Amino acid sequence: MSQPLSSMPVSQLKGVGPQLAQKLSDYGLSNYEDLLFHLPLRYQDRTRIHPIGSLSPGMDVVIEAEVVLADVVMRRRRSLLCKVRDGSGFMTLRFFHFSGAQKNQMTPGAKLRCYGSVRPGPNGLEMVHPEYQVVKSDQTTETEQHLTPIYPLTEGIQQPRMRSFCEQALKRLNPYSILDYLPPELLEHWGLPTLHDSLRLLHAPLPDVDQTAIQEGMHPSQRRLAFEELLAQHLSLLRLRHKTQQDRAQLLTINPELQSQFMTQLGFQLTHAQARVISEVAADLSKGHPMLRLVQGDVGSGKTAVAALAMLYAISSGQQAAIMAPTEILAEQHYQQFCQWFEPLGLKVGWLAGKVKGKKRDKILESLLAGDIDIMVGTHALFQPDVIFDRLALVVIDEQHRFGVDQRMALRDKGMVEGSEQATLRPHQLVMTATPIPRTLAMAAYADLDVSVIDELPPGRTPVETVAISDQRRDQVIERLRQSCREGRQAYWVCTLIEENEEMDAQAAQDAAELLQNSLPDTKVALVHGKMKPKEKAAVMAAFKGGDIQVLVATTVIEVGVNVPNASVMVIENPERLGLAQLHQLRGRVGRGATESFCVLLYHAPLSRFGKARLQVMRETNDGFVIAEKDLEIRGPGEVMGTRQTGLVSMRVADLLRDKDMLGDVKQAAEWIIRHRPDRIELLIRRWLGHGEKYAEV
Ligand SMILES: Nc1ncnc2c1ncn2[C@@H]1O[C@H](COP(=O)(O)OP(=O)(O)OP(=O)(O)O)[C@@H](O)[C@H]1O
Repeated sequence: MSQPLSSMPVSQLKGVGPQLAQKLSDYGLSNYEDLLFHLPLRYQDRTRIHPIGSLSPGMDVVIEAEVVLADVVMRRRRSLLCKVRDGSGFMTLRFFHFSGAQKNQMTPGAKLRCYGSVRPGPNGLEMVHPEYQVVKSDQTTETEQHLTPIYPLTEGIQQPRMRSFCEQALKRLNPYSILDYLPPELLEHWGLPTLHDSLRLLHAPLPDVDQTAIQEGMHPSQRRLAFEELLAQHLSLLRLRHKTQQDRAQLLTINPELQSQFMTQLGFQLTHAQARVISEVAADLSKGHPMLRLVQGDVGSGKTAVAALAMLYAISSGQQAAIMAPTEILAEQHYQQFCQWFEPLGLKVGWLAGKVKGKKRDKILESLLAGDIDIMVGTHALFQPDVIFDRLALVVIDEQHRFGVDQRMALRDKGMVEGSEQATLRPHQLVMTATPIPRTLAMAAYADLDVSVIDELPPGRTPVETVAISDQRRDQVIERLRQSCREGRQAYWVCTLIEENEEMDAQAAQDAAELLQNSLPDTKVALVHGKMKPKEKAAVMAAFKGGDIQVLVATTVIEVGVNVPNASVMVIENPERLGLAQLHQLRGRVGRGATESFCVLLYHAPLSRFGKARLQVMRETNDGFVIAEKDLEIRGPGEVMGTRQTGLVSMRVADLLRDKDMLGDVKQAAEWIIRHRPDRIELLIRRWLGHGEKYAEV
């Protein structure tokens, strides 16, 4: 018998010391099995070498060429330029970060095998930061035998390393080292390949594989894993639902006087959609079982006010409520908003995040336990076991997808004083998500969980006017930005993620900020990116919110939920790299006040057919539900998946829109498992949903 891969820690991998093992495990990769479930985002074909003379911009290829000349130049940026040739032509390799050793490798006559994207440069075609290796003259030059997988990465681990780890894990894969939890009857009935075959194929597909299917996530091996994941999710939701129906919860009603005071504080009328959702929530809260309701609302549809009103039901009934956000920036934003709404009503709002420590933390925990705090706002720090409520009756979870199943359970069991009457009751849960998916799909995907939709925007919003402009016209865009700032507007300038290289992301954002500050000397430009400390990020966000910063250059960290109504211009660089859902989320950061807003999609030409179609959709509609429908229709090969992070749990392989045709089968398979193989339920749930997502302390 082989050793189960789940019992082989990543510290056993070649080239992994304790520090790296910790990093991997923080990323959710603790053992060999985790690595094998860490599936490639897409694939590159490095199985053959292309002559330079046959290349054109936009191609991802392998070349093998000889160094003609390598030199460090100082123009806008210090770079290493290396001119290479093969029998068919010349091209340039460009490096912005490089070591002395690297420069020394590139002596004239040295032979390099490079892999990268071809793009036009000032002196003909070039590759920027290609992956490369020096080929010794006596070495026989074999190309790759299979397609090269490109894995999702975390900070500090580069692609070749991740590939080597997955390769090492793959070597240990056999039908006994990872058990297939789908019983053979089920595989046969639905015509699914085995787990073992699927994993092997997906980590090392041969060049004759159906490349279109595999790039689109539609290969039978991918479908099998998506099926298993959706099944695990379905089973977990059924179990959760079953548990909540057996549990008892506090009956909650609202105090009309408190309600009218609150509405005065709010300063606006609820939209019809908000009012409808509140009445759905109210009905749940009056039932004696814990509510488990998902509220989907388009960006800017006013989910916060709905959450606040739901909390008022708890408070009116003499209970406590909590709201949990996935990031400190968001939690802090909610805290400020809730203080503004609730404190004038004589209610106490508390705040807890990872950065709150020592005496301050002790004091908050004391007041919470004593019942002095009515509303608790925080990040996942609220999950810690010593955070004990006196009488918690409602938990609102914002952007739930970042919380894993373990956290959900921790929340359900959230400590209340033991032995009290309260300890037998479970809190109600309201889950809010800003990633809209069509209602019918939501019902199927969420195991008939209760879903409410806020499908209306507050009045007075002018739709964001969206234009797509080539980055060759960057100067004009900057000029327009200057005018906007003069008119007192604030703007976001978003640098999109280059998924394989976080260093380069931060660098690109820094460069953009410098360039903008130089071009707009009278304007205050600031920068926020994922590599900054939470405290620094919070300070920049606060200054932007307070109007001290006019242009905020950001990586996509600002994506979820930031509310700065005065910001009315957004420029998104390289929008063609993002999925529609993400673009929609980003754009939703503007158009939140009464002023007319603009979004400039500053694309890098030439656009692919899919890229063009996507930007067209963004220009045509501001409706998140329409965008969600379109998302799948125009997805190209290897596109970022739009709904992996939707709703109740984050998914590793499945994509609700892409895989929606499987949902009916999944439901049936779940029933079959429950009836015939209940022993597999827990195993499947653990395998797919066991880890909490890593919390992004953005
Ligand atoms: N009924 C309403 N009338 C007028 N303004 C409203 C109404 N409801 C909410 N707002 C305002 O609209 C803005 C957006 O609301 P909120 O931040 O709750 O959006 P959201 O649904 O959380 O969106 P996102 O997911 O994009 O953060 C806020 O400034 C809020 O005060």
